[in-house]
Amino acid sequence: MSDTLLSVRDFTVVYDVDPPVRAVRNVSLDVRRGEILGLAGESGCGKTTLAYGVQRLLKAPAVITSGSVVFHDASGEDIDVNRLDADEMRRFRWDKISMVFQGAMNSLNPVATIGSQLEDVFEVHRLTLTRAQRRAAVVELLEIVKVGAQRSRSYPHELSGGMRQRVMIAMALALRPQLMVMDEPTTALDVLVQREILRQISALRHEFGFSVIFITHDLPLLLEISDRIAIMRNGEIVELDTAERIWTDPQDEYTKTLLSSFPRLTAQKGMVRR
Ligand SMILES: Nc1ncnc2c1ncn2[C@@H]1O[C@H](COP(=O)(O)OP(=O)(O)OP(=O)(O)O)[C@@H](O)[C@H]1O
Repeated sequence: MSDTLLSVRDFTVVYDVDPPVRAVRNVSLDVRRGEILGLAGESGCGKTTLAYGVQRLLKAPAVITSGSVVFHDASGEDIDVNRLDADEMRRFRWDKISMVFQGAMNSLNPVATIGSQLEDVFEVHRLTLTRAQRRAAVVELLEIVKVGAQRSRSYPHELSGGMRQRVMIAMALALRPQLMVMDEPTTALDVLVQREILRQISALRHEFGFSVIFITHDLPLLLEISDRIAIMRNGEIVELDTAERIWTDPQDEYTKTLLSSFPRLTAQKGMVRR
């Protein structure tokens, strides 16, 4: 099995407005199997456009003007994402890649229990499962993300923000994808809850072997959780290296500027273990 899970080559996205915005410019990168790849950079540098673009989640006026995205499936098959039709793409998105959005916890249905919402994922995507098997899978998921199976009958408003975000992570984990894309998944939460969830994401990827693309403008946080970090500026990746080297020996001037803009980096290293 190849070490690389996702290969992105020469990927360019333009927002076709007047004047056009070249949000992602000729980006090439590999996501390795089992790694947490951090995507850092100031607001507007193109992080979200890149992460959505590789999954074909962008809508007009966004246009992908160049590039290829190949997913090296665990089965050994190489999937050229550009060639998938709409149906295949939908399946691919749930089965192979899943997504946790910023503020995703607010997108839960307020009038359905979290158990039934998790069950829905299996009902739609795992047609062969019986009802009992779906329920068992939901119980297992709620335990895995440490919400607890007893919460299955709770409604979203009965849970804290952190708990609801864990439910969203459970949902993203449900079909055991090989890649999880997390766009500022913990930004809306207080720091302790954020740390606890990050620690858990890191533990889960060791347990299940999925890779993570983790997007945030919070570089100190990325230094703690990521194996490697890509620094984006103006639609381009200006540096991509291990978290260790980005911190101790940054090569690009912009990376250095970015690092120096976070005073807490001079303080003690945080609590998240990679
Ligand atoms: N629908 C759109 N129409 C025109 N320009 C857009 C659109 N969406 C994003 N952009 C522009 O594309 C560039 C990249 O935006 P993007 O949201 O990908 O950056 P980001 O790094 O994810 O920022 P943030 O951290 O604020 O989410 C920005 O200049 C933004 O203004």
